[in-house]
Amino acid sequence: MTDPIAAPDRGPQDVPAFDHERAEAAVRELLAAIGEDPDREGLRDTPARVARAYAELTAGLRMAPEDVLTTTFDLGHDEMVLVRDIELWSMCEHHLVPFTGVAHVGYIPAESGKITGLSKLARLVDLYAKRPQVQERLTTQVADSLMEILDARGVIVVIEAEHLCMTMRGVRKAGARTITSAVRGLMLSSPTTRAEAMALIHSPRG
Ligand SMILES: Nc1nc2c(ncn2[C@@H]2O[C@H](COP(=O)(O)OP(=O)(O)OP(=O)(O)O)[C@@H](O)[C@H]2O)c(=O)[nH]1
Ligand SMILES: [Zn+2]
Repeated sequence: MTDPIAAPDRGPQDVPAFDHERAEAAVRELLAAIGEDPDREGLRDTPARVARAYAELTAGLRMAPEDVLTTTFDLGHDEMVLVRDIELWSMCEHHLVPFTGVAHVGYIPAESGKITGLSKLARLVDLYAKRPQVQERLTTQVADSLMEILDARGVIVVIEAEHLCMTMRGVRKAGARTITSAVRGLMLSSPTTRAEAMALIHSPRG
């Protein structure tokens, strides 16, 4: 059995173009299955709308991290960079309902000072969030692509999220937050560096 957490990171070359026609037909079918009339006035445009929404919500399937993680070399900064509280919206692959929260992403650049723009860290989170996901894989993918593409000496990614599949249905535990982390390189081998990152993540807001 394949391990769903370690699902291969399919690149955009492995993913066919979004099939609007097929998505619309599927939504029409789903509406019929729940006992609705897909032809009634209020629902007539819904399949097309949902198809467009899903194209947007899964756009990360058709993007590669190299597309967003462009690098710049000229700052000569080789110490920790951390962006915290990056807003996150993703979709749980088990129920196709959202999970939402924040990501904290930090890295220690390569000695060459190979760094990326701050917004690119948020774009990277978005890229992996806009796929059917589990929180663990999302966390891992963000960490691993930073290590690889930036040759970072260390990376920490912490994601705190609320899963609507646990809130609006099923076990119904509003407010329960799931926290996942992925720690790589120096952040793993040096407890002092990791403690510094965690202190920055948890320092008072505002
Ligand atoms: N590990 C992990 N589990 C998740 C994530 N998102 C949703 N789940 C869980 O996936 C599980 C799916 O369990 P199943 O028993 O197959 O499905 P279900 O009958 O709908 O489960 P309930 O939600 O307990 O009603 C549930 O326990 C969800 O809470 C995630 O990001 N990571
Ligand atoms: Zn779910």
